[in-house]
Amino acid sequence: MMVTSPTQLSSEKLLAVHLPVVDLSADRAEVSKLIVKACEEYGFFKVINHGVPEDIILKLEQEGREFFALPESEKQRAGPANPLGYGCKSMGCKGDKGEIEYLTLNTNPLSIAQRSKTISINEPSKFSNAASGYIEAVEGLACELLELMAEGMLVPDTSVFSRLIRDVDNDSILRLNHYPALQVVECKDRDTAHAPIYDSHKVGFGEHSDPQILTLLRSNDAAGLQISVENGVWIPVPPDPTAFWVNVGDMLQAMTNGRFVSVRHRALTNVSKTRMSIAYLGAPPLHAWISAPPEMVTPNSLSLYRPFTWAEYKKTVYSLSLGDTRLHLFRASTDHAGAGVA
Ligand SMILES: C=C1C[C@]23C[C@@]1(O)CC[C@H]2[C@@]12CC[C@H](O)[C@@](C)(C(=O)O1)[C@H]2[C@@H]3C(=O)O
Ligand SMILES: O=C(O)CCC(=O)C(=O)O
Ligand SMILES: [Fe+2]
Repeated sequence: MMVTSPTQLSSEKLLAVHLPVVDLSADRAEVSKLIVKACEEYGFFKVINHGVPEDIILKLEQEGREFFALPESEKQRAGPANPLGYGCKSMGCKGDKGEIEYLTLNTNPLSIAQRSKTISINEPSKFSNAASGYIEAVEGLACELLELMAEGMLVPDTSVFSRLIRDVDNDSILRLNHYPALQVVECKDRDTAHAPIYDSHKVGFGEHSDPQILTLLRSNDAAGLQISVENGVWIPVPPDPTAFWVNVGDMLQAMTNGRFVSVRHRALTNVSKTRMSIAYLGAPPLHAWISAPPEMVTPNSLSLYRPFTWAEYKKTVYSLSLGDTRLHLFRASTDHAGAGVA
């Protein structure tokens, strides 16, 4: 059903959809089937009863709130984002802009401890402990979800995906995103000969897919996240601070030989509420090879992608704009497709 709603940019279509919800306390076999279905259909689902303690979440949320409330000059001590560190209104190196400020951190404990000194001058260990506690908990949840996915797809080696992010050399990222509350703005680039047209929301984080394996996203009680399953049609994601939203990333699309879809998403600003999201983006070690396990490649579904390393993919990601698609650049040639099939 098509609907119009205030969480919309002028001229765009919104679709009201009941997005999949996975209750992790339910029967394991049922849960794994539900997760696989959600990843095939949307590349996106919500997890409830996830087991991440509330105090761990609230501690990092509080640290994030305190950091973003600092004067700009103090926040700049943790910047510029290169790509790690503090960034404001622009990201990447292709001129992408948005109504956002953010803090991007590598999840390695040493890296967190070092960065924390620039984030909190007076109490770096408070920030560092909050971030490390959060990372440990969400990494555990991400591994559990990846194992359930393997089980649901009947892949015998159930840690085939999870061991990449459990590896001590993983390249995972923790990212805090902060979106200001913004009032209604007149849409200047539209024909306003008859009546002014207003956008009630502005783009905070523009449309993109996450390059990594799996993203676990949590936000405060402010709307803004949207996913797209069809070009130009957006599905608003209702906020739920007690849950995690899970995004399939490009690497999981590649490792499932295209069975799961890497979800395109974006975040808009909210009219009345400041929004803060915390994204854990689980990634493999830089030199890990990305390829689908043999069970995902059959005579009926030949290898879609050539083998490549995460380092190679990441380099491509950073050479492109936020909204660019990248996986098609790693497609197997027609001769190569099917290599490895008995
Ligand atoms: C414009 C860019 C920012 C980004 C790197 C990129 O060149 C394209 C992908 C962007 C993205 C989106 C998901 C994550 O938030 C992120 C950290 C990532 O791995 O890819 C960001 C990058 C970034 O802001 O550094
Ligand atoms: O803030 C959000 O809801 C989206 C954040 C996001 O897409 C990201 O950090 O990659
Ligand atoms: Fe994202």
